[in-house]
Amino acid sequence: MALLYLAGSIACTYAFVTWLRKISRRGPPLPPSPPADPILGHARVIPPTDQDMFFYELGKQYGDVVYLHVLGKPMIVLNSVQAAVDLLEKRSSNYSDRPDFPIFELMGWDPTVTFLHYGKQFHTQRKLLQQYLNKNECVSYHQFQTREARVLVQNLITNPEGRDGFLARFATAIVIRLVSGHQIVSDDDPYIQMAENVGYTASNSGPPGATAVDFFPFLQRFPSWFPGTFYANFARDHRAVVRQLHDYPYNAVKEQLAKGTAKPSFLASQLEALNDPDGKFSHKIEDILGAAGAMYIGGADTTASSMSIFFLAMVLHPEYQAKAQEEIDKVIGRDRLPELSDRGSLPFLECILQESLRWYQAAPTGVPHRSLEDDIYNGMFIPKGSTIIANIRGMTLDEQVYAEPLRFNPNRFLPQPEGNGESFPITTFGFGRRVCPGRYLADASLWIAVASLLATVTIKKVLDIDGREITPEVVFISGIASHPKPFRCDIRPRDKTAQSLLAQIVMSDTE
Ligand code: HEM
Repeated sequence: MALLYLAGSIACTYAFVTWLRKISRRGPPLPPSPPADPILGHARVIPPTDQDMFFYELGKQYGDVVYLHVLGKPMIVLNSVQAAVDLLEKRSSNYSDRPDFPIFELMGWDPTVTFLHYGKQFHTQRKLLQQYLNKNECVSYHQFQTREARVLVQNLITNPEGRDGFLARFATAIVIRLVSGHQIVSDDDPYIQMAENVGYTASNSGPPGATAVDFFPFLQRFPSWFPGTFYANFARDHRAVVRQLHDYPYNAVKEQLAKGTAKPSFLASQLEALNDPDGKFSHKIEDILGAAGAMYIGGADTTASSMSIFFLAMVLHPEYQAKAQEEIDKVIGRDRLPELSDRGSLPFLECILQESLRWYQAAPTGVPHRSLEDDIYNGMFIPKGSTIIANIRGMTLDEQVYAEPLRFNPNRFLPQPEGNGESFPITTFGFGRRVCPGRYLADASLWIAVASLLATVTIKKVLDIDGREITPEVVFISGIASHPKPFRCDIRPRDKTAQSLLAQIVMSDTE
């Protein structure tokens, strides 16, 4: 207890000194900031959930660059694409670090590229991912992404109530196939359970880099009854889940390699390279597992959540669903399903996907960056070591760019007079040297799933016992991936033609 008291006192003294320095410093001013408590700063102002909307409102009041601090730790919130591009892309050598993520470290995600500081190990893992997730390489995954999209549709038709589980299975199957070569063929596949557990853990671990423990790391050593320790205890309790997701595929692929049965995959080729006699192509095990781990944590839940957002939009907007179906029928016809090669000829379907990504995001506040040196931007001082939040949500709600931004309206991207010619969102996958390396994979997974669904099913509101439609609420649950609050919807084949087409296709794929 004495140690805890000492840690608390040191933190408070540090905060006090930093605060004194801040109020007595000269030079360009800090960015605008809401009122703060003397030492605690904005600790009592920043909400534990729905930070995206809180930051957005701050942006409307104080401008697109806002300064906050907690116990002397500076935080800069960016609410416009311009500011994010200017800092995170054009000055990327200063803005590509990450803050510490004590919660994710406690969970066992260390050393995983997503949470690594900017440096050698980050570059090693990032390069490894780049090799497998670059634009050209991703074309070779289209076939299994298409297959998984069709399995998804079949599953949804059979059991619409199982939607969240099937979306998780869809997203997981793609990442697992890429990482370990394993093809998920049944719902009781051990990978599904593992990914589900990890997804639950990641989604319930609070806003990344912005829980009480992130601001006051000493709290992680306090007993569980102490206020602000919830997420640290949650992380500790779920460590085994994260370990298993790293160890299980590694051991499985190692065994398959020994037996000569391994399928081509990220793990298979990296583990094989370890046998390279001059070590030219090999990496350390911890980096191989770190990169694999980054694909699980980065790829599964975000993709599933983006699909949930699409479903929510479709339940609420049957008119756009019908318009996309009309386009599909006209361009593709009714005797085959859309393929990724059809993408360029289905412009309205593209608008639906892009509007789903703009309307709500799976990662609304992205993953925080950190500045390495003092900087001045538009006459404002940005202190070294600032946590930089690129508030993607704020950018997609920017009224200067999007008219009536809270409204789901895929027509907005169409040229006038049908729309406003607004631009597709460019913020979904983050910025600069930390931009999501899985963006090409994710983009293709989402497109083929959306296209396969709209070609074959109708998504509708469910009815209550009195036959009245139930309209789902538009409410989100925050975590590293943000999800719509669970909602029900009815998913039915559009007609007999769609039903028989789907049946044929899945049969021939699994033969
Ligand atoms: C719709 C799906 C996805 C969304 C919305 C998404 C979004 C993001 C965002 C916003 C970031 C933070 C970027 C930044 O710091 O500026 C990120 C990072 C990352 N994403 Fe994704 N992502 C998705 C899918 C994927 C997939 C499929 C993979 C891999 C298979 C992946 C792997 C990663 C990794 C490894 C990082 C960390 C990069 C780093 O720290 O350098 N993501 N993603």
